Amino acid sequence: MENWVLVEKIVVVLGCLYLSWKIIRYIWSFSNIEKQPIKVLVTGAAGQIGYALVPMIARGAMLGPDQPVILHMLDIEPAAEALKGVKMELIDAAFPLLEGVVATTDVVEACKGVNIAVMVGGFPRKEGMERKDVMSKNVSIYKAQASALEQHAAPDCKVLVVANPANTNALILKAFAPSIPEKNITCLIRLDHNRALGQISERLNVHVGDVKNVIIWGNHSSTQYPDVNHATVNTSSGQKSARELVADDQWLNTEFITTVQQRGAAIIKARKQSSALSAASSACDHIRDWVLGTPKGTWVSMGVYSDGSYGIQPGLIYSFPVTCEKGEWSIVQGLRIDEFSKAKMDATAKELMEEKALAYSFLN
Ligand SMILES: NC(=O)C1=CN([C@@H]2O[C@H](COP(=O)(O)OP(=O)(O)OC[C@H]3O[C@@H](n4cnc5c(N)ncnc54)[C@H](O)[C@@H]3O)[C@@H](O)[C@H]2O)C=CC1
Ligand SMILES: O=C([O-])CC(=O)C(=O)O
Repeated sequence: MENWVLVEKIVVVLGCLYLSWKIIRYIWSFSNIEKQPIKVLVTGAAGQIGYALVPMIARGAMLGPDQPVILHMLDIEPAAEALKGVKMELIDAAFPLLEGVVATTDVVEACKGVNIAVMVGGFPRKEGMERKDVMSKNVSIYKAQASALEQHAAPDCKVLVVANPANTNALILKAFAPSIPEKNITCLIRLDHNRALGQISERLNVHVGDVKNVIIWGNHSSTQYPDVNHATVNTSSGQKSARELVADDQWLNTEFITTVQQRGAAIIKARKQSSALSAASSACDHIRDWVLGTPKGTWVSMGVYSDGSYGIQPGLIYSFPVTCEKGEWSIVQGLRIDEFSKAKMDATAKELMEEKALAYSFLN
């Protein structure tokens, strides 16, 4: 009898060991599966942002250090030779994650099967110009490229519009690509968000990684509203309110806001060309957080299709604080908005409504 009990016990233990071994092998087999490459389109790839952006993508800064990518680069005929040169450099750099490069001036070939589209192509702002001034040139480009994306990109393609006027170009792209889900069309405000983090970190002499949850509301233009009311800073004695640590409401309500609003113009004045490395890096941040998720307790600013949150007219592409999970963004709800903030949020929404009307006037 005792022998049988012993045998039974041994059989159970062996069974458990076998099952555990099977489970470990199963998990192991998954971790060893090569990830399928993701196709990333960059339009305007021969331009200065494109030149900074494509190596970042090929190094894994956008989709992670173990995610292979195939780059699709589009530019126009006059830039075809330069584009060829960019492709040659990508090959020469021997990026381990880069599984292929398509360099073309054919919009259909460029859009074919892409999972992510970073729309940088367009006419950049020069010194003395407002972003609105480049509108007539860029909205017609975005109308045409919307159709190409709609017909040839992967059905779940995520779109990030960088070219100015970024919010309105994204709105035009959405209007002329009605079958792309509205949640998949966004514009770049992350650069302004990062600029705001940078200003607070400089002011407090803390590392930028310790500052979080600033918000940029509205348009990627000089009417945007950089808001620090909910921002926090990690300190040795815990998380503190950025406003309390700065302890200078006058600076926060004036110079901080205008510095962030005007940073693009300040870079153009200094470099005689608009921001490129910071724009490229912020575009990687935008897509990375969208696809891989925002860290717990952290939000970022993204230009997204307004659902009426915070009283902003539905149907504008407006920058809100968002968190991202499983490839989906959601607007952070329930933040307390004071009168000062509300007025600034409405002013930038008003500018977007005017831009929308102007854009459509060029298209008619
Ligand atoms: N949202 C943001 O935070 C920022 C937006 N920008 C905007 O990004 C855009 C690009 O800036 P840069 O790279 O500095 O300009 P760039 O002039 O150096 O490059 C633009 C590229 O787009 C190409 N292009 C023009 N029309 C095209 C079309 N129909 N299809 C494909 N490519 C086309 C040009 O040939 C050029 O190679 C500009 O509109 C600029 O204002 C710039 C910085 C920040
Ligand atoms: O100001 C520009 O035209 C370029 C840009 O969007 C920025 O640097 O924020």
